Amino acid sequence: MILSDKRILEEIEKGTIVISPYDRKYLGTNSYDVHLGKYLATYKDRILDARAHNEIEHFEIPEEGYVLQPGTLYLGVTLEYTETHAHVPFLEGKSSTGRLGIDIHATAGKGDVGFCNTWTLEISCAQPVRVYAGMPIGQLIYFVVEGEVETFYNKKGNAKYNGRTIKPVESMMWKNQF
Ligand SMILES: Nc1ccn([C@H]2C[C@H](O)[C@@H](COP(=O)(O)OP(=O)(O)OP(=O)(O)O)O2)c(=O)n1
Repeated sequence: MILSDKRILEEIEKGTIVISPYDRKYLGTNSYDVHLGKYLATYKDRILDARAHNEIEHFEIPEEGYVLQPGTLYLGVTLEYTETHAHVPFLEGKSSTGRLGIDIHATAGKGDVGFCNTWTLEISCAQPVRVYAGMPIGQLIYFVVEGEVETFYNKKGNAKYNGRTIKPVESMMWKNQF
């Protein structure tokens, strides 16, 4: 089950869903629109190593926008800091971003109950496209979770992406030690 606009509002009032900054006008029928934060990042090395800590370089999107190029993975970040304490949040693209050939996540759209942070976006594009800080980039939808949660993401000792970051965060796969 996906939360409706009214249920999302109730959860916001209860504090079980936090979206900051929040504006009522971005609440859709059953989703909330999130926006592109001003920082992007790319990996320093062209060849990534799934066992290594691959470092990234951050840069700011200038006022006139930034042209994304196909063949490069960009890490972006939502402007919105979110907390979801009782539901499973999912990050989805928007039809309008999809129609520009922009993907905002590479395979990972699901969040965890207890996730408290901005969302890192794994951005790629089909053809060169200029993007702007603050543009609508995706939407959050909220699923009801069945059963009790034993370990909330923000209480998990080894959660990799919890915290409060205003810049995109690189892959922490290296912490899996496989
Ligand atoms: N595009 C995405 C998808 C998810 N997340 C956040 C919300 C999730 O609650 C958190 C962890 O996502 P996963 O469980 O998919 O990631 P891992 O399994 O790699 O990390 P962990 O071991 O910390 O669970 O990252 C994000 O910022 N950007």
